[in-house]
This record gives sequence, structure tokens and C-alpha cells, in this order.
Amino acid sequence: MGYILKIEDLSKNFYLHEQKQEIRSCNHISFALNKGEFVGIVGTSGAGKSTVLRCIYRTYLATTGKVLYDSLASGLIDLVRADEQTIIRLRKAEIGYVSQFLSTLPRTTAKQHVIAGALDAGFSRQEAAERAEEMLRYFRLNENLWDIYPNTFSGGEKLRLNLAHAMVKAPRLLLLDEPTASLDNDTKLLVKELLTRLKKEGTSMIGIFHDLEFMEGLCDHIYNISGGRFTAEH
Ligand SMILES: Nc1ncnc2c1ncn2[C@@H]1O[C@H](COP(=O)(O)OP(=O)(O)OP(=O)(O)O)[C@@H](O)[C@H]1O
Repeated sequence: MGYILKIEDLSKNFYLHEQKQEIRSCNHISFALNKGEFVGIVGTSGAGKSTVLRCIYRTYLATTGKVLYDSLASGLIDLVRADEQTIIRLRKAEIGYVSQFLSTLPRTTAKQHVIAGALDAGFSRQEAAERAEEMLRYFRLNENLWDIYPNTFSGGEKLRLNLAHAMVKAPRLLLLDEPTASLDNDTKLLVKELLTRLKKEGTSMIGIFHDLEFMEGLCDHIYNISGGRFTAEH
């Protein structure tokens, strides 16, 4: 089985100009994610877990190292060095990211947001609308919320909308930054079921979870990050 993502010696430092101080976040991280696999990342708060995901998604630009992604559209790409257009295209069609924080365009309703995700991934208008409704229903987002702007949603509603938006695309690579924080147990189970389904359909995933029970049966490998460095748990 070949890899879809290979991280080589990734480090990220932040320089805080006002304080004239350098923060070392993640250090010399290397690992590979094989196609169809699920890698879990655990570690104490502030250890650098989200930074690794953000460097892959290119929200952060890595200080050193490579993030090699085997893209469907144009083969192997180093996401650290790829141009902005390539990153935008990959985010639309191939790489999904879910966090607790909602980012939507202004004056976009919850349903329009999910439809836009499916359209970006290349589905037709009709397919996009159908898939969006299916996802919103799946994540039990109350139907009377579909046509309003989501900035007033509760934390759990925002998270469920984020999940619907990311998963409606059926991305090749899905990055999950604590996607179950602030969810009740029933919704957590729904998320786990859908992740299991996506994995069977071939989506490769990297997820940060605090809930070790949630990771059981889902992760092929778990890495522990401590002091910015990775060690394999299993
Ligand atoms: N944009 C930033 N500017 C400066 N420092 C940052 C930035 N983002 C992260 N850091 C620092 O990098 C370190 C790792 O942060 P990160 O968010 O990756 O940790 P984490 O393991 O995901 O923590 P948590 O479990 O609490 O979410 C922290 O010391 C944090 O303060």
C-alpha cells in the first residue's frame, strides 16, 4: 500500500516580534500516512498537535521540512512549497479539514455552506443539494437552522455543520482537529460511524482526539507528541 502523505522532518517555529521571542512548536516530525489509513495523534495540551495538522493544511507554513501529498490531480506535491492556487484547488477538491471553529462566508446560510462544499468538490447542483441535505440530516442539524446564518449557532451546532461541510465532499484526505469536542455521546457515535464509513470508502485520515475510547477500532496507528516530537504508541 502506497502513502498518500509523507511528512519529512517537519518543524514549525513562531517568532513573536513584540516579545522578541521564538516559540518552538513541533520539531523534526516524520511519519507517513498510507492510503486508506487512519492515524491518530495524542499528546498533552500545547504539545504541537494542531500545529502539525495546520502545517499539512497550509494554514501555517512549516519552518523546515516537507509535506509530500500524492494528489489525484497532479501527482506528488510538497504542500510546504506549493503555490496558493494549488493549495486552494486541493482544499476544494481533495483535502478536508474539520475543527471546532467555524469559518463561513458572510451572508451564507448553513445549507448554502454545505452545498458550496459539495459544488467545490465537483458535484452537480442537484447532487450537491441532495448530498448537503443528507449530511445535515445525518448530523441532526435541526431543519429550522438550515436557512439561517450559522454565526449564532451553539458550539456543538457549529461543529456538526463543519463536519457536514467537510464530509459532503468525500475528501481523499481528511484532517480532524478534535472533531468531537463539545458533542454529546449520541452525536459522537454518529461521527464515529461516518468516519468508519469514509475509511471503508478509501478516505485517508489524521485525527487529534482527547477521547481515547473514541479512537478505539478507528486508528491504524497512534502517535504521541511530546515536546514537539513524535513517538509511536502503536
Ligand atoms: N499562531 C501561533 N503563534 C504563536 N504560537 C503558536 C501559534 N500556534 C500555536 N502556537 C504555540 O505552539 C505550541 C503548540 O500549539 P498547538 O496548538 O499545536 O498545541 P496542541 O497540542 O494542539 O494543544 P491543545 O491540545 O491544547 O489544543 C503552543 O505553545 C502554542 O502556544
